[in-house]
Amino acid sequence: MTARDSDTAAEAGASRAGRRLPVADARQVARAVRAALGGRWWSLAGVVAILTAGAAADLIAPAALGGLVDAVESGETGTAWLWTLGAAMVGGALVGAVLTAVGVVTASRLYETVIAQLRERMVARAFELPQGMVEEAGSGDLVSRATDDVAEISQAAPRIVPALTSSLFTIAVTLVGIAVVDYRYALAVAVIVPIHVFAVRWYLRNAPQVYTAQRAAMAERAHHLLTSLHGIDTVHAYRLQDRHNARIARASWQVVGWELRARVVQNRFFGRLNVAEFLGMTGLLVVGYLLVTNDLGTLGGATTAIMFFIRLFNPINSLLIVIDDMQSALASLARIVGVIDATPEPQEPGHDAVSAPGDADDREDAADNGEDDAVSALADAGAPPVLALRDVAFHYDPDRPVLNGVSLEIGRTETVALVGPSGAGKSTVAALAAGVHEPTAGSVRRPPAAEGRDRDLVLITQEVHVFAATLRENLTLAAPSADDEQVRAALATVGADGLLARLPEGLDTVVGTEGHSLTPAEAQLLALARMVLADPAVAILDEATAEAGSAHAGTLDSATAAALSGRAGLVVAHRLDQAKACDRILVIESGRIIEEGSHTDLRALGGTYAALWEAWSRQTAPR
Ligand SMILES: Nc1ncnc2c1ncn2[C@@H]1O[C@H](COP(=O)(O)OP(=O)(O)OP(=O)(O)O)[C@@H](O)[C@H]1O
Repeated sequence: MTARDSDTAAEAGASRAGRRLPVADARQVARAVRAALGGRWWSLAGVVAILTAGAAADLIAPAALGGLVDAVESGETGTAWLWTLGAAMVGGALVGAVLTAVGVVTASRLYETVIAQLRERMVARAFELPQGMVEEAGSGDLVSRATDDVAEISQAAPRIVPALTSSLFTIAVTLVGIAVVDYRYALAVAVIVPIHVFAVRWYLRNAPQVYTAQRAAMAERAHHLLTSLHGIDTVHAYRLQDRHNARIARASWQVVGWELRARVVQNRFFGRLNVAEFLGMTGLLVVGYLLVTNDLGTLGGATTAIMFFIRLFNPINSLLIVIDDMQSALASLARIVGVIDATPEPQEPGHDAVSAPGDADDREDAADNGEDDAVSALADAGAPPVLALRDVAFHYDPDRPVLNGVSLEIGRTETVALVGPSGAGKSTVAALAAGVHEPTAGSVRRPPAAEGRDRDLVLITQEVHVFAATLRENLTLAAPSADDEQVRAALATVGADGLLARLPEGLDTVVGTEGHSLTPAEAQLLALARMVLADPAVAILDEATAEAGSAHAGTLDSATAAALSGRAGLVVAHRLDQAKACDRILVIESGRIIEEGSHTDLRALGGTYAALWEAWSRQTAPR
């Protein structure tokens, strides 16, 4: 794909409605949380017990205050009783504070562990999902779930658990306490119940959609940011900064808009709660006044009832506030569990894999025996192909078919080149062969699973990533059990032993962004050496050595030939001398294979390939 195409594709990806990764339903969320809690039910019960005891201790102070008022008013109580009541108030407050603190810390530890487990499971699952599914959703969607959504839950969980446990208990005990002082106080307070019920129902009707839309807007913003950063060179090269800035700004304003809507919903909710508090307190004061002036109750009783009611504000509010947190956290949790439970769309029957004939040792033997390419190709004759596409059709956009009726077969030691004009569909064929996408019609047969990979196949594209790690780690990530000798041998195979000698600490040199930076050609040699270590049955190179510059073309071509030796190779050739080196060449135009044969045959044919070759030879001839 050219730089412009990659930008166009990025734009298409950014603008299309794109199927996002799934969002779990309530049952899936409950199941995932139960699984993440594992055997920690006892810890959870301990947290609830500690917080409940803390809430009970907190009720001592207001009850003692009422007693104090009555004692002072009667004027007959000794100072010893007053001291006892004072000590009870202080003791109750201290015990309540300590128990609540212990409960909150224990709860936080428990919930952080559960959240960490969910995040780990989500990331692990994301690596297993088909690349095409993640690409279609946009990597921003996944990143936003692993960051924004996890942060949302982490922030909400420590508030939700104490509120749900201690607040519920405090509310229940306090209401009983008010009724014990005088049932008429309880009746006055009961006025708040319908208002709260109405407020919560209104909130639950309005808040979830706003939070879900807010999270989706955040994911869209992350997607645009990542797309622009990922293609920053292209953005600069084509002066697309303004367009990308505008797109990011639009996505950011969407987030701002949804944030504001969320705040409006919250404020209206809390406004309703304040009305309930106002009406409850007014009722209590009126009832208290009537009871005390008519000698039906004491001033201390009224004080206790009012203190109890004031004490209800916090637990009621924290319970209702956590409904807000819970809505928000549940929206995030549903997005995380959505990835954990995500299943790729079922493959059509034709997409099954077939066993690759021969194993890695056979391939090594073939290479060691020095069989030249032509002989290898002949040896493949009659053997089943290791990679086969039959009548494959594919589209990114249903209105624009990209491939139609593409069939190709590759023998186990054969290299096949794909050539054709820009936009013909070469990279798409490579992506289908590698399993990045599945065809919309036809079938693809790939080699079956190999150690550490779900298919015995490796795809290398232009975008070679050098991880910020040692050279050894960069290579052994493809073959974790490889020792230093094998790593050095792989580097030597692709002619990168010179690179190794130049690095100050050899295999221990840190390369990538935080260490010794590699040139594009060196990065591509690294990718080829990594593939040699992985030793797949099929190697697919999508213009893997196209961008390293013509000065390195010869080195990279020899490295490619060595890396492909003894295995099946599908090479999307940017330079036609890469195609010439392959056993067979397929010419693709407008999504169809129009010519097929060796370099010599196709030149003799005098068709499209011959014309491409003439044009390319003229262009590259020394002047
Ligand atoms: N992710 C995508 N979304 C939408 N359209 C795409 C996407 N990738 C490629 N296309 C379109 O599909 C068609 C074939 O693209 P493809 O990259 O396979 O061609 P190519 O032959 O490899 O081109 P090039 O040599 O320029 O890389 C082009 O029209 C391209 O714009």
